[in-house]
Amino acid sequence: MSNSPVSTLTDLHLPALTARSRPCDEIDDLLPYADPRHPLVFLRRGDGIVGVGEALRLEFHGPRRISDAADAWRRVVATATIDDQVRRAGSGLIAFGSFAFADHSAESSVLVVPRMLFGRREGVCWVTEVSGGGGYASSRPRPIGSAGAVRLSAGTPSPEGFVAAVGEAVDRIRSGELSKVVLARSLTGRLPDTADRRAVLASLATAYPDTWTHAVDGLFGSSPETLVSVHNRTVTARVLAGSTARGEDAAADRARATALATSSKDLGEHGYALRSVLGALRPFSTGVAASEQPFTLKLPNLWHLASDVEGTLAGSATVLDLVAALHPTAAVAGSPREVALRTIADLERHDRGRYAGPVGWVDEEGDGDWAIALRGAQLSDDGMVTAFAGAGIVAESVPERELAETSLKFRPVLDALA
Ligand SMILES: C=C(O[C@@H]1C=C(C(=O)O)C=C[C@H]1O)C(=O)O
Repeated sequence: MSNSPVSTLTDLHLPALTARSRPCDEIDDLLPYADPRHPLVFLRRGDGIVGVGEALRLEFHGPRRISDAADAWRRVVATATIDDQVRRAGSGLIAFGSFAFADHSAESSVLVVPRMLFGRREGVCWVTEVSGGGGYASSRPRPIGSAGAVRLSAGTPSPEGFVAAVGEAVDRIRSGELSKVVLARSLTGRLPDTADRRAVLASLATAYPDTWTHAVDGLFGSSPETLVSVHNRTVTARVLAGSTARGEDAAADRARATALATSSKDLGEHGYALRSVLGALRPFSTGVAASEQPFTLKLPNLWHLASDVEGTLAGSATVLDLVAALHPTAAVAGSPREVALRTIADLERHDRGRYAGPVGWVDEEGDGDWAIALRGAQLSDDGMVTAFAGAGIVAESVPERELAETSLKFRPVLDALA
């Protein structure tokens, strides 16, 4: 918000970076390599990348924050020297990134190139060192300490305020103003000064192994939703929308999943999200398609309706260009997009910060993995924790049920901080 997009880019001082990636001995657990106070992490099923230190940090604001970052990254790559003897997804020159949800958010959006990076994929481990920028990084693993217990209390809107906002949204949807809007509420608390922030990530990664456990510039969580991945010109996304609680026993659980898979309310809600992703990806890729019917995705706390999307990248777009085109999808904003965004600003009355924004990494080829920042929280340097959870509202939504859905979506972060 404070910088105009043009001056942000032209004023950027971009050093010529050198990145060297080398295979290394097996690393069982990447998290001990992360910085206890400033972890930079993107992991799933134990594979992924952990960065240490900051060789380069770029900040972006305003409506062009993602396309500015895409352009800045092209400039960083153009002057970089890269010696990559690993050639896996996540080796070479990497920037981690996290973007604010809203165009006029007070929260900054960032790209961070770590000074050192530890990676692991399919049994291959590596270390990347970056020189030419700033920063210092410890290359030693350090035992993970404790995070200390944190109690989160109601933030904005309050649970009652959320129920009222959903009621108002349903009225607006029934009057034809829009078809779907995703409304969220927050919880807040404070992490002790001595907390080892990696303990929170370790707990999330253990409890939610199939999600993207991430930490970038204080934003952390375990997101089940892939905004977009690009690897060797294959474009994939996992769209989630439509949710229900897990059942008490196996039979009730199956019944829940079946009810979700056949619910016209949830299928409708899902359809908006899927169409928004297909529409945003088509100009950049060929053969973009999803399976005909969504499937039910089982998480420890919830069932979701899910669709996997795949296509082939055409042209020279990078994953950041796709992120710029996709964000915000109807899974986290609504439909039509502009009306939904105005409705969110009007009814939530709270800056989402980076919640529901893109979080992930990009490499020198423009490949990378980007999740939607869900099921997590923003942690400030002074320990303030702000967690968010939301739910897609359509004409058939019942406000109290949507409140219950947000409570289930807070579970990962509440349990990890308990
Ligand atoms: C908005 C959130 O989740 C999104 C909304 C969903 C829904 O309304 O069913 C499901 C998955 C996500 O796309 C959240 O977790 O905060």
